[in-house]
Amino acid sequence: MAQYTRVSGSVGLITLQNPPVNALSAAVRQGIVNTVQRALSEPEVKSVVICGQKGAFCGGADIKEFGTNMSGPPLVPMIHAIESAVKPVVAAIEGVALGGGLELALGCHYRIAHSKARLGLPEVTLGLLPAAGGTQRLPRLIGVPAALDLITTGRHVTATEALQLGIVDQITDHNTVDVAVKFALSVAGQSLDSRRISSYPCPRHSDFDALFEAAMQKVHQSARGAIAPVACVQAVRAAATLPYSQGMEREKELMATLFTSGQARALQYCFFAQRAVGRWSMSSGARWDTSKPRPVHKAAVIGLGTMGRGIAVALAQAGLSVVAVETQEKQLIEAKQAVTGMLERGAKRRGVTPALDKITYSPNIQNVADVDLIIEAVFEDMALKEKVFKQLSAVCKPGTFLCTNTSGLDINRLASQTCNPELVVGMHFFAPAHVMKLLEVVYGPRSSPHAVATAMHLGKKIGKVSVAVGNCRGFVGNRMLKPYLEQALFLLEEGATPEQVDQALEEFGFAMGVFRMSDLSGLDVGWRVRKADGLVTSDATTGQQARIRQGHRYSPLGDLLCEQGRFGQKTGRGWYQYDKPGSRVAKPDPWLQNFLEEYRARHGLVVRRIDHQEVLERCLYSLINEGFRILEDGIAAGPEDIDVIYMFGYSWPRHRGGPMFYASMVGLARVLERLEYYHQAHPDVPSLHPSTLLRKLVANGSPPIHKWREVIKKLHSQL
Ligand SMILES: CC(C)(COP(=O)(O)OP(=O)(O)OC[C@H]1O[C@@H](n2cnc3c(N)ncnc32)[C@H](O)[C@@H]1OP(=O)(O)O)[C@@H](O)C(=O)NCCC(=O)NCCSC(=O)CC(=O)CCCCCCCCCCCCC(=O)O
Ligand SMILES: NC(=O)C1=CN([C@@H]2O[C@H](COP(=O)(O)OP(=O)(O)OC[C@H]3O[C@@H](n4cnc5c(N)ncnc54)[C@H](O)[C@@H]3O)[C@@H](O)[C@H]2O)C=CC1
Repeated sequence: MAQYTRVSGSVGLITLQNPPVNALSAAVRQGIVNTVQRALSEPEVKSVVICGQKGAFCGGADIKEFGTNMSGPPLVPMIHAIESAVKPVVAAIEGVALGGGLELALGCHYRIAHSKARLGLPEVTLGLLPAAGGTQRLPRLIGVPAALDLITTGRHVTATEALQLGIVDQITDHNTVDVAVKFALSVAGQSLDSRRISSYPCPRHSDFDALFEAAMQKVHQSARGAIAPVACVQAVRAAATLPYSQGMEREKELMATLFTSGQARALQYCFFAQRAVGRWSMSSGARWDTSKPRPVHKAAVIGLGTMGRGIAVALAQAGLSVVAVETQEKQLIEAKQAVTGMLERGAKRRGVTPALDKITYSPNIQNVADVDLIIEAVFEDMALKEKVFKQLSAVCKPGTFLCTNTSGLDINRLASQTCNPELVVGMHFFAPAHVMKLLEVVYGPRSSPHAVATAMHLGKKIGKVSVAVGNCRGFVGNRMLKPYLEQALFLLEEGATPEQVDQALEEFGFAMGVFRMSDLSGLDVGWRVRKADGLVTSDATTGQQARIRQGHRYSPLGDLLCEQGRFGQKTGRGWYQYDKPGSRVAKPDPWLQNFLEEYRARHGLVVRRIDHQEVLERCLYSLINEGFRILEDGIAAGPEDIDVIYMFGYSWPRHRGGPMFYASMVGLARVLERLEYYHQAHPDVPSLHPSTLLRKLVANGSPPIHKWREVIKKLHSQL
């Protein structure tokens, strides 16, 4: 709703009231319509101020209403009525003015923002476009290039940038509403002819065709199949080339195609899933709202390789004191240089002072005695990690949380090396650790809720999207990745090429296909793990037996490449060839083609034609099937946890909503049917064997994703 009061005698003050962000629900829209009418009809009122309750102007349309019948007055005529008013209307912007909130402000005649406010049109991130005149008014106000940038990226701008761009007229450090009221008094009675943005001509540009072509190319490249950014460019083009009223028609038309699209549903699901993972629970029943985090002021990182460096940077940038320990002298020197560079570059980008003095470097593990929390990031070697945890437990002050960045080793085994296993959790970062948003917080059977709460809280503090998951081999992300990688190799054995598999996955929306991604991460990483698991044999047998391990189908292709020293980009050769080691441009390699042909001939494999559909179904459905097993095992509390992990840690295309959401969109019965089909064709591949939960869900009529938890609960109670 919206509250109406009269202030300073002649100013009508309209306050939007819908906590926490004063989203434009039906009740708020109705409230605005009523209060604006009232302010305009009261003769004593000479000007109007619109503000939001509790320090937030407006977070835009109420996203929870999308997909419902959306009753209440529509935004476009409501904003039009404000703009057409004969009394000046001033927007007093505190906190946020986003989406429909900013569009409302653009309909006002003046905009005054607090210096800490953030403004933006983030609709594109929800699969939409700013359809309440935003695509038509913003270019008229700030010009086409700047409007294209804001509308196609959805980025928020600070009040200072908004002032520079011309979005707001004034910024203040004082009480914004008081300043706006004073301002409203000062402009009462003045002509508003020059204040109605819809009447502005769109500023000309020397070459609109080239500008829009470049914008379109940019969104096609970065959007990877997302339709909203493309529609945003089309709508801004309409603003630049058509009269306002026709531009509004075009905006409406484009929005109509987006509003009911699967992509918009996926992105809106993603918005709520990202927030839902903060309300974590453990399989023991402990929860986010009953478990208190402990304060962490000083932390340590053990091992300053690829991951340890990024973790130290992330911690220091968030203001924590960090002790960085590395036993290899040369590594320690190199790490210090690298970390310093990372901090300096980050600080330059953010316009702040680099937090160099936050980190002390040491070759000695004894120096971590007084820290509150430790993150171990030494080699992925259980014996080494066990030794380190034993040492840490002996050295640390009581109550220090001991965390590991292992990619998938048993947290419980590490905890058992310490005197206080309840203080041990996994904090699994993703490379590069100071950039990637995801953090898997892994609890073992003995991890305390305080330890999980502390790791989750620290994750938030350092800007990560943290997801609490249970302890199993590979946790959630890497456990699901295994069948995906495996299928890709099987497809090569059966006749596909790396280029073909990657192309199918990139067209689906991944930034990189599985083989390009493996080349980037380094093929030796997985090879080392497979060796430790006893999967890599030097046995030169051929035929089917050579491709069976522990009773299941296995492809040694990755091992064979590593034996040739082909570790990916770092060696200049992997699934692709590169101009030189470290180069990023992947080119098809005729050597690999011959190698695959020889391999197939040696093992009696008959090549067949494999289409994109098969690539996608086998790679993605096997990964999804493992996701269902993870839910079945209680390792992830709900499908949102898995989806957030995949979107933020593995670049799953967001407009597809994460693997579990994607499965729900494809239809669970269809996923089950295809898995059954492929399992029949490949009975020795367990990851293609449909999981019990998937079968149960289909038997229960394929409920929508928000109902899966009920089925999972029932399944758990039957076990
Ligand atoms: C605002 C934030 C920056 C705040 O962040 P933070 O403080 O970190 O808090 P959060 O945890 O994120 O949020 C707290 C809490 O609030 C909930 N929430 C936040 N924003 C919204 C919102 N806009 N709606 C609903 N709920 C919101 C959030 O979920 C949290 O609650 P919890 O989930 O319970 O924990 C940050 O929250 C943020 O960024 N918010 C989103 C801002 C945003 O994206 N706004 C844009 C919304 S879209 C929009 O505004 C578009 C429009 O206005 C146009 C609308 C037109 C619609 C009608 C079109 C009809 C089209 C015709 C189709 C015809 C079809 C046919 O013909 O049939
Ligand atoms: N590289 C990646 O992409 C990811 C790795 N991880 C995990 O992070 C951990 C570290 O991986 P990377 O950084 O890639 O390894 P890395 O090989 O780059 O670095 C490991 C570092 O630990 C140091 N080290 C070894 N023993 C030590 C000890 N006792 N005390 C102090 N330092 C010691 C080594 O000298 C080396 O500098 C592993 O458990 C790995 O599985 C997790 C996510 C992603």
